[in-house]
Amino acid sequence: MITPNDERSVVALVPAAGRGERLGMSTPKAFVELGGKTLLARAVDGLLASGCVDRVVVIVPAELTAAAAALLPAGVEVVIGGAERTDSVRAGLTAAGDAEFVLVHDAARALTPPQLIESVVRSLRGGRGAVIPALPVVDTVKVVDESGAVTGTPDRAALRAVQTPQGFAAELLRRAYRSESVATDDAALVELAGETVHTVPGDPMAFKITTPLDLALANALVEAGQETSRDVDAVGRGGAA
Ligand SMILES: Nc1ccn([C@@H]2O[C@H](COP(=O)(O)OP(=O)(O)OP(=O)(O)O)[C@@H](O)[C@H]2O)c(=O)n1
Ligand SMILES: C[C@](O)(CO)[C@H](O)COP(=O)(O)O
Repeated sequence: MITPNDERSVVALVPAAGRGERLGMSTPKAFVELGGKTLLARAVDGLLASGCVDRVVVIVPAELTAAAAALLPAGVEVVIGGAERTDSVRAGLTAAGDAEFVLVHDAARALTPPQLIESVVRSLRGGRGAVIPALPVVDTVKVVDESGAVTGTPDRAALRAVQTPQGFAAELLRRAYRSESVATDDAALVELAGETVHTVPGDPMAFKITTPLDLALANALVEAGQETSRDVDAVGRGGAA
């Protein structure tokens, strides 16, 4: 369990300013509803339900700040995002103030179990500077060149698919974000800064809703009342704290 008298604060940033082009709906993805509740509200609910987050800052498109504030619990802060995910996270970091730890959690991972969030925070409080949830890869992954020809086959046993929330000592993430490098996740910026990133076992329920198929799966899970179940053992554990 997390030590109750540990007063070092945890701020969760929820990037939700994407357009959701791969989902292909007219509404920006974070504002799409799943069982009558937006993906954004579900992601925030999970963070609050974990009981280990002190503040939540959501990052949304400029035209949706009022809509976001109206659908979120009192106390959740709303800031305006940018063109790329890293721009949105950078805007959130500015709002994070003097937090000791920062979690970055995609609104698109709307069904993430609170237990996974707690697991990341526990590892941070235990002394890790950068912690990400990871699952084994089930497909064989190929490297291909521009023509589509295969140039390599990485050893699958060493590969992991990583999720959010990704947790960091705030000072470390701020330092990583001083770089202008482009990356598809926050941990990669920390790696580029020369720091070690650790993994904890991920959870299949923390899948990212990216395509219409993902949304259909999420809807089916919510309708079946399965949205908080854990199925980690079925896919194997992805990493060690
Ligand atoms: N400029 C951006 C781009 C993405 N995100 C957020 O980052 C998370 C992960 O991104 P992704 O799932 O790729 O969402 P989109 O960028 O909206 O999707 P797409 O690439 O299909 O347009 C999402 O919660 C998304 O809202 C963001 O805050 N700001
Ligand atoms: C941060 C992330 O969710 C980790 O898997 C992922 O890299 C986000 O990528 P996207 O292209 O913004 O969906």
